[in-house]
Amino acid sequence: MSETASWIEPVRGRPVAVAAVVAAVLGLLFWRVGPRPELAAFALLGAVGTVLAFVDAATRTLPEPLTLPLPFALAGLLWLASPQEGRSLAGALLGAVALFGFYGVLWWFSPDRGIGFGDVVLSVSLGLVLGWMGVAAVVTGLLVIHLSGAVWALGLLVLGRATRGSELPYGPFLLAGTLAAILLRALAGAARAGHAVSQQVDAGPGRSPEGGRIAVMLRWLTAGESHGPALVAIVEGMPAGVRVTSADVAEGLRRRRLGHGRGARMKFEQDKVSILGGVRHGSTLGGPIAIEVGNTEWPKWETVMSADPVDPDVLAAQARNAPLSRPRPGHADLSGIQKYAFDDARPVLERASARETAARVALGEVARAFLRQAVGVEVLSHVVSLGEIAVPADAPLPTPEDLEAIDATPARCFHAETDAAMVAHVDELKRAGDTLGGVVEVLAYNLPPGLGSYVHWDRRLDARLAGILMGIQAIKGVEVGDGFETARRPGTRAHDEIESTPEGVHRRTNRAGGIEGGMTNGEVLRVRAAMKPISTVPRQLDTIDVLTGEPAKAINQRSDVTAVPAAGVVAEAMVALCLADAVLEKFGGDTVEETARNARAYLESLVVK
Ligand SMILES: Cc1cc2nc3c(=O)[nH]c(=O)nc-3n(C[C@H](O)[C@H](O)[C@H](O)COP(=O)(O)O)c2cc1C
Ligand SMILES: C=C(O[C@@H]1CC(C(=O)O)=C[C@@H](OP(=O)(O)O)[C@H]1O)C(=O)O
Repeated sequence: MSETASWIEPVRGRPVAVAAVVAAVLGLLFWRVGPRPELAAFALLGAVGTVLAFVDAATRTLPEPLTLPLPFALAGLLWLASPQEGRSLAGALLGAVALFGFYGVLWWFSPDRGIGFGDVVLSVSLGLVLGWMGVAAVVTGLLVIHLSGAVWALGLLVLGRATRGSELPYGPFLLAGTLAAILLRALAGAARAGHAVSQQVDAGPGRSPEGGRIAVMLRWLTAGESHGPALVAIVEGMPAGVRVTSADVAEGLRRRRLGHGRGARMKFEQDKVSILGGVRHGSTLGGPIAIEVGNTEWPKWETVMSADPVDPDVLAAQARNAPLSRPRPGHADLSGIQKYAFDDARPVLERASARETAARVALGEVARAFLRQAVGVEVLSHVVSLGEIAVPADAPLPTPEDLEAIDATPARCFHAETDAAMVAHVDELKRAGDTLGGVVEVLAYNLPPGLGSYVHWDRRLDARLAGILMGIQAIKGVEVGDGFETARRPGTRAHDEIESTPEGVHRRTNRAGGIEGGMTNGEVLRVRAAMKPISTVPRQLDTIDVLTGEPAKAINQRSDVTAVPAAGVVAEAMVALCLADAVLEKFGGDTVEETARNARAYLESLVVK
């Protein structure tokens, strides 16, 4: 028999037992560590280590064809995992040197105590993995190795199955100790995650003692005027490692310009995206992210909207600067003039204008990328009614895969017949010199249960979503799930009955729209926002001239007939920011990977799944 055949014999003789233990070890590793880059190295050690343990138990040898190449393969896998795991190989190499030194010395000074040179060679591999995990893992590993070895030996002595001179295979203890250290570290990681989250909730930047805020973990601001050089947006609190590029942001902005019924401005004006800070080589850095959305029409407005003083004669010669003294009912004009003591509506509408939503959509794209990468959540929207034209109540709900098709339809409506009717309705109203509002629905798929909370009003996710959606220009109502319709139903037809299925607990219906008690319940989030008709009505409404106090017809300039389809894209951005905030509140994390790890640990530990 060749040497190879001799060491492989114990494995060949018990293939089912070896396969079962390998599967159990791999299963345990996957369960505790999750699908992470470092799992490849752990799994290799788990599989080869199990085979080694069987061989050592049967033959008291650790075959070099396995133990010699193993550290090289492990080092290679750990090296490949190091950029994504944010760890260097140095710890692993130090661990390897430490364990090799430790067991080498033991072997040298006590050659008769059961430690063979094979154990010393194996210790290099174990040291690599333990060292990779850190000093605590090295100490835990050594403790478990020596304690388990001692307890086993004592047990055999007590049972009379060994004497003081018996030789014990040491490899299985080395391997079991290392496996235990990996599993314990994964457990400790999950416990630490819980601790970190509770600390962050208490110290959340937006949770001020004076009162509740919509956002707890993220702070974000926009600045800029409708005809200014650019809009700027900043979000603070985004973890590092979110992969996002200016092309992703530009794509969100392109989608915001969609929709039948928008005005001429959407065609000639362009949004020029520049990420000014917080992102490097397509990945967020953990600091504030600043995005500029430049306005290609700026040269035409340079004088009228100049930040610095302009000669009054030069300004008077500008037709664009003619005073807007006939405030539009429904717009911010009159109340803005009163509040800020202006004498015309220009300075009001410049900031009240929904052009500002471009900056929010830019931030929404960062939030969308974070949600997708950290927790696999997808956010989409569609138009459910435009004026009196509404999607039938039994129309299927779109899924994330349908978003492209929705964007390709003129009214961003998922129901083809209704979409066509909406387009005709817009055209009809446009001819009549009128404008239209409507309702958009935002859906978020794959949310974990438990975002938000019932414990306090400003922690309720439904309240936060309502606030953030009402913050969009012209949004006048928000519904969560079936909202107002639910109020008309009896309880037996209003709630969602719960059942247990092989896939887990779920609701038979989703009338609640994925939120109960201010928390996500694991079903699809469904929120609706109602937009009033555009207030720049071509068939001018009655108003007054604020310069004379006399009756007048309201300002009429080129404008959208409806912007409901675009409002859906804006609402997506708002919901994405709100959900990103709630995900960070629940799971914390300075890196997107840390958030993902914490979310996985939470889902694994759910009492009811
Ligand atoms: C995407 C979008 C586009 C809009 N376009 C226009 C428009 O072209 N003309 C207009 O008068 N109002 C438009 N609005 C609505 C005004 O911004 C809004 O009526 C105004 O800010 C006052 O609304 P409020 O009462 O909700 O603040 C738009 C709103 C959104 C969300
Ligand atoms: C510019 C955008 O929307 C504008 C929002 C808006 C309003 O009053 O809200 C009025 C219109 O601007 P203007 O009166 O200058 O034509 C829209 O075009 C945009 O969404 O990018």
